[in-house]
Amino acid sequence: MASRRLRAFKRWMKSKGLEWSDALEFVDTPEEGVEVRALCQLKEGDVVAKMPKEACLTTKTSGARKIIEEAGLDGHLGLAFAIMYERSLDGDSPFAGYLQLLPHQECVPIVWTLDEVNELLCGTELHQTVQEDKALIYDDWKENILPLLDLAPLKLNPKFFGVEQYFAAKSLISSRSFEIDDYHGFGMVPLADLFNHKTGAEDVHFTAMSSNDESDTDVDGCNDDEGIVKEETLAQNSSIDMTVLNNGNCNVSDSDSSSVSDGDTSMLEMIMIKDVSSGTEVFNTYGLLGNAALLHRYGFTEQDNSYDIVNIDMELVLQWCTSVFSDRHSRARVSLWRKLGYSACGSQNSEYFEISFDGEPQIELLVLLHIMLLPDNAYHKLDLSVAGNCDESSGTTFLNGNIFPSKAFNMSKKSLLPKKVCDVLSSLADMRESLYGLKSIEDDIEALGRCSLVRERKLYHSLMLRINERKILQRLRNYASQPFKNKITNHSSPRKKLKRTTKKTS
Ligand SMILES: C[S@@+](CC[C@H](N)C(=O)[O-])C[C@H]1O[C@@H](n2cnc3c(N)ncnc32)[C@H](O)[C@@H]1O
Repeated sequence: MASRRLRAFKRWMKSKGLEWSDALEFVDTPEEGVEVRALCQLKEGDVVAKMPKEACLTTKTSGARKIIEEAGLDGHLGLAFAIMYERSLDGDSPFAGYLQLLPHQECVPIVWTLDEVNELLCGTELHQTVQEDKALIYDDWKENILPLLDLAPLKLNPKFFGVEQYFAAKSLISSRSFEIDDYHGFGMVPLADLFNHKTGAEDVHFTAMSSNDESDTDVDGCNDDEGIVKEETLAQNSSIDMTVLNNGNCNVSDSDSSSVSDGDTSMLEMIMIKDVSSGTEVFNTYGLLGNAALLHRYGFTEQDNSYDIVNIDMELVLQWCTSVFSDRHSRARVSLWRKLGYSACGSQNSEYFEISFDGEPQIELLVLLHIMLLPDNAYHKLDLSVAGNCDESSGTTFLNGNIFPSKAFNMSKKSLLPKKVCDVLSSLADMRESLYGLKSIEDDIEALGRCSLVRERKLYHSLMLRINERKILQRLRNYASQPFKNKITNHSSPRKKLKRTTKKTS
């Protein structure tokens, strides 16, 4: 039987014109929250839910719209204010039936204490990012929300607009907001936000019909900055039937006549993208994300996530170089590497190199190490050839019979993986590993074995993140120890990475 809060939510959905298939069951568990299951077989193309945009909580639909516009609160800041405002109205909010189903906050690292962040995320791809996020979110609140509390005519109750409430609202936006359209921007979409995530194996897609271009924007998951956004052309002039047949069979949208909607721009839809059998959970996808990004935005990780990566900061590479050569040598070699047209990921003052799930380093890192290790005479020859004799038309420079293309293609294995370079890769793996502190990966694995996912959620997911990152570093060492078994691929693949905002300091 549905929980009381789910029953209240369903009543609210009906009153707001949301429609959903009777083939969907919403299951509420105290430990894991709500999940969506199929009560009977669902077919690819079935529209299983429709949500009017007006029923979504956005800066345009909130009672706080005027305050938000007058205060110039844009984007997520405005949406966070809208959530806090509607929460402050309690039962009087038109969104009360929806809000009562939401957790107070999602357990994403921005709502962990700074001590927890420093202890649990130390050395991981998330550590510095979350430290910075927390500071920025606090500043946003202080600059933009706090002054509104002093404006008497607004009569805002400080209890609902404090910094803790702001962080809670931000965690909900991070974990369950969708991009609706140009008018509404990002918003909270009731019902669509009940589907859990499965990487690369989703069953259902969220689809927003854009009111501007009349094409459907299909957004895989919430908070799309790194989600996949695809364009799909849906069939026109179809209708939706969301009734249950009296014989007990579930009827979703009748796929004979209508598996897609009629292009109504006021509605959002959830459409099945594959068949799902009765009794199984129906998953959405929030994007092809590694564990750092999943934990950052959604507060969970996956065990074998092939989208995981580890980054090696340029700073770490320079640290290694200056431990062997002079500062001058390091600077000159990096400068030549840049002159040859290479760059790392990130921006100039926060550069890093990716190590893929398989332990394969970015080719730009291999070229840089190669240049750092060149004997002085070879370096000078190459530097001169870049200055004067570089074959501009082909973008290549010749060195001792090796070719350094300006772009990372066609690298020969032998030219990039001599033993010297492999040894440096191993050293870099060790240096990167030391950022995790004194505990070994075996200690972490043991700790994960003892850890309860339900009672120690933060510890569980941070251990999962650390262990998987450390396994990648192990694979990097394997890669470095067997250079001629490795194939070098160009890493400009569309893999998703966690966006780094600034440089790591640790
Ligand atoms: C959009 S909500 C999904 C519905 C959510 N389960 C609820 O109770 O309302 C996103 C949140 O659900 C949880 N979640 C989604 N997919 C998950 C997964 N594969 N493993 C663990 N938690 C997941 C996370 O807490 C995430 O922040």
